[in-house]
Amino acid sequence: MADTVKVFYTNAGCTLVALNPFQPFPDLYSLDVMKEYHCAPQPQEFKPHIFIVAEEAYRNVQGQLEPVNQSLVVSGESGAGKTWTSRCLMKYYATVAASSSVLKSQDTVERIERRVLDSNPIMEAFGNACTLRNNNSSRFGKYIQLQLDRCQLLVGASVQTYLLEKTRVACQLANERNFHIFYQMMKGATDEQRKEWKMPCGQHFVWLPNSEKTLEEDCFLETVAAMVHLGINAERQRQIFKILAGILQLGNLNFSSSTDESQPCNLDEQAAELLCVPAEELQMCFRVRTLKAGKQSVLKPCSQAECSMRRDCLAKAIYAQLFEWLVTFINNSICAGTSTWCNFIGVLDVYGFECFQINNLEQLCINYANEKLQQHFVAHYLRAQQEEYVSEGLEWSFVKYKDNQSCLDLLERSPVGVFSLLNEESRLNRASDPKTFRVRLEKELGDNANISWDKFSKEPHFTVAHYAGKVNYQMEGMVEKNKDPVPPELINLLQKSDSPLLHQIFTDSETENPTTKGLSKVTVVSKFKNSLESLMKILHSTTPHYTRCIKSILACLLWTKSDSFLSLGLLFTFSFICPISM
Ligand SMILES: Nc1ncnc2c1ncn2[C@@H]1O[C@H](COP(=O)(O)OP(=O)(O)OP(=O)(O)O)[C@@H](O)[C@H]1O
Repeated sequence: MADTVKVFYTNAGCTLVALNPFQPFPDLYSLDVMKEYHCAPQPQEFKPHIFIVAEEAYRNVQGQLEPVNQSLVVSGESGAGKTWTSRCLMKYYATVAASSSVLKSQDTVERIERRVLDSNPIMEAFGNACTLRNNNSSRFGKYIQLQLDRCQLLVGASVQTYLLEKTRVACQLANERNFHIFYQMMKGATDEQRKEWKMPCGQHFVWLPNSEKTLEEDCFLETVAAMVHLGINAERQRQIFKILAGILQLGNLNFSSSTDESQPCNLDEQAAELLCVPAEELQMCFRVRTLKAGKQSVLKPCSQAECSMRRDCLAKAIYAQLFEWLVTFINNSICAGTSTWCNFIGVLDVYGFECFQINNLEQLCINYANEKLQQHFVAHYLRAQQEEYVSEGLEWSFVKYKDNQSCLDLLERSPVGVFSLLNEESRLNRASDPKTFRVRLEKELGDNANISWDKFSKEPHFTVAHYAGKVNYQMEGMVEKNKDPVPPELINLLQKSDSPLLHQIFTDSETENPTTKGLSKVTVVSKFKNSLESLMKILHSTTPHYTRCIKSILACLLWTKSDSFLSLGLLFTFSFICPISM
C-alpha cells in the first residue's frame, strides 16, 4: 500500500479518522487501489483507509451475519470532507459490486452504477452552495441506501434527504452564494436558453451574489448530462430551468408602499411568464392578503415588508418542492424493485454540530440530530468495548462516558420539552412573540440543568448544554420559522400554473398531505423529528461503521512535524470532545 495512506487516515477506537488533505491524491483512490482492497484476504492488515471500512461493510453483507444491513456514518464539521468521503464510498461500491461488468476499466461503471453516481452531481447542483467554510457545502443531510441483490451486486439505491436550507434561495450571507444550479444556468446557458429564461448576458440578479467567482462546481453541462442519464427528458429540463429562472426574477422584484399606484410591473410580468401564472394574479398574491372572517373573505393590502416576505416565501416554497420532486424522481430512477434487492449498505452524510454567532431553528434541529447520532455512537462504542472485554475473558466494568440523554430529554420530551413547547406556541392563532415564548420556557424548564439564560442579554434566547458544548439560540423568529407558513393564495396560484411541473408539484403535495392545505400544519421540528426517528430506527437495525472527517489546520501541522498516529489519534480525541471548536 502506498506510504502516503497513513497521512490521511488513522483509527481511533471503532472510528476511522479521515483528515482532509485539501488536494487531490488520485493514486489513493484509483481503480487499482479499490481492487487491491477488494481482493485482499485481510484488508484490515493494511494501513487505515476509507476503502477498508467500505470493504469490511461489504464483507459483512457477504457473510450474512446479523444485522446484515450496514450503515456508514460519516460525520465532521463543514468542509471536513463528508461529501467527498460519501462520494468515494459510492464509487467504491459502484465499482466492486458492479452488476454490469466486473473491474475491467474505468468505463465499467455503467447503467445502474452510473445512474447511482449521477445522482450526486444533480443533488449537489440543487442542494449545495458556496459558504464561508466550504465552496461546495451541502445544505441538506442525506442517507443513501445502496441496494444489493442476493449475490451482493449493486442493483439500485434510494436517497432520503433532511432539512434543505431553503432560506438560502432568498437570502445569502455576505460572501456566500445561492445554490450552485443558479450560477450554472447563468454561466452555461446557450443564447437560445438565455432568451427563453429571460436571462441576458450581464443581467444582474439580486439573489445571485458573488457570481463573478468561478468555481469548479459551476459546471452546467455536467448537471445536464447527469439529468439525461437519469431520464429527465429535454422537456422536463426546460420546465425545471424556467421555474428556476422565474425564481431569480422574483428576487429582482421591488415593492413600493401600497398607496403608491405607480409600481413597476414589468418584472412581475417576466416572473409570471416564467412561472406560467397570470401576472395580475401574481401581483395580487404579493400585495393583498385574504383574511377569513367566518364565511366571508376580507381583502387587506400588505405592507411593503409583507409583500417582500410573501415573495420570499413563494420562492422558498417553489424551490423546496422542486428539490423534493427531484429527489423523488431520482429515487424512481435508481431504486430497484423490492424483489430484486435483499440487503443494503447505507451511507449517512449529515451536517456536524453548528455553533455560530447567531443560531436559530436550523441549528437547533442540526444539533439535535447530532445529539441523536452521538447517543447512537456511544451505545455502539460501549457495546463494542464490552464484546472485546468478554472475548478476551476480562471483567467488564462500566466506562464513564458523557451521557447526553438528559439533553435529548430537554429537547424532545412531551408535553414539556423545548420542541413541544415550541409547537404549542406555533399553533396559537396569534402573531408569535419571542418574549412570551421565553417566559414560558423558563417557567416550564427553569429547573432543568441543560438549559439556561444569560440574565444580562436583552435578546430573547436560551442556551442548551449540548454534549459538544453550550449553544445560544436566538428566539426572535423561531416560532415563525417553525410554522413555516405558505399563504394559501400562493399555493392556489401555483396550482393554476400552466407549467405542468409547477402544477404537479403543488397539486401532489396537497393531495398527498392534506394538512399542508395553505398553511403547513406540520411544524418544521415535528417533520424533522419524525424523519430523524425513522433514520434512527434504520441505524439501530444495521451494523454501524463510523468515519469522522476533520479539517483542522492544527492536524496538518502536527502531521508535518511528527509522522505519528498518536498525534492524529490525540487530535481526534480532542475534536471528539470539543467538536465545535475544531
Ligand atoms: N480525501 C480528499 N481528497 C482530496 N480532497 C478532499 C478530500 N476530502 C475533502 N476534500 C476537499 O475538501 C472539500 C470539502 O469537502 P466536503 O465538501 O466533502 O466537506 P463536507 O464535510 O461535506 O462539508 P459540508 O458539511 O459543508 O457539506 C472538497 O470540495 C474537496 O476539495
